[in-house]
Amino acid sequence: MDGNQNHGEAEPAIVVEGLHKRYGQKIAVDDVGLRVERGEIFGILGANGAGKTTTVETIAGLHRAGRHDRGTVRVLGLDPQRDRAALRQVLGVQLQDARLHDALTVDELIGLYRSFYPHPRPAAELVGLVGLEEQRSVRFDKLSGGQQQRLSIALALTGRPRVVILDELTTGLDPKSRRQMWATVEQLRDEGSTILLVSHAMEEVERLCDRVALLDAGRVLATGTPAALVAEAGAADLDEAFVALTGKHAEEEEAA
Ligand SMILES: Nc1ncnc2c1ncn2[C@@H]1O[C@H](COP(=O)(O)OP(=O)(O)OP(=O)(O)O)[C@@H](O)[C@H]1O
Repeated sequence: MDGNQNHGEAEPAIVVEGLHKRYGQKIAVDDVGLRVERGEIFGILGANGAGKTTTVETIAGLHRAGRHDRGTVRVLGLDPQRDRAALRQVLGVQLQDARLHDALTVDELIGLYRSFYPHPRPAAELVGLVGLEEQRSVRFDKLSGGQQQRLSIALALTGRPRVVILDELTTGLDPKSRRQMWATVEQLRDEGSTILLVSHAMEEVERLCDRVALLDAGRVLATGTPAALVAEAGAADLDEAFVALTGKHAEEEEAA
């Protein structure tokens, strides 16, 4: 495929074809293909170790391809390896365990990130999106884990990205913060952004995602709307569909 071909606005937000990624002998991603349309909230669902984070980190250009790695990734037509600078301007990424400078305050970190973009969101809007209005002068290392996570989400949104990757958006957040993050994601979609959401929280995926790819052992087992996956599995809900399609239990014990 010629990555220089420009298909204009009709082109999907994210295209992944034949993606393979190994860590040494460990095959983490095994021929993954995804197509995320513009304006969608697209979920990547899977158990621990399914290859979700490796897939989205590759989409974000964070993995250099090794000898056995192959596949094509395009984000708004950009190649994440070749077009790194251009990608930074259109993609916002919140990753698991983001490490930020401990000694900087919320406002200082937001100011730093705002300096990276020509038209950043105002700082007040960013803290409002994630409910950190009261913590603006608090140092990063004095924030709670959930507050640090919410800050990393705000930082991912600083440059008004057209595509946003959120890895474990609400893991570890309290119910109020979780609902606030869900509302923020819906607001981003309403503004026209495309969101790629990694999760193993069925409720979150069922509530937020337009479509979902179910990953297991580095492979895509099924792709579709949450309702279609439930129907395909002959299940009552997404939790049950997950078990039926992967043969694995999701988060809690399952009786019969
Ligand atoms: N840096 C690494 N070195 C070696 N193996 C790795 C590395 N990162 C991930 N793996 C392995 O690759 C596989 C896929 O990991 P990945 O983190 O992509 O899965 P995941 O679906 O995001 O899991 P989780 O839900 O636990 O975050 C796992 O078996 C994991 O142990």
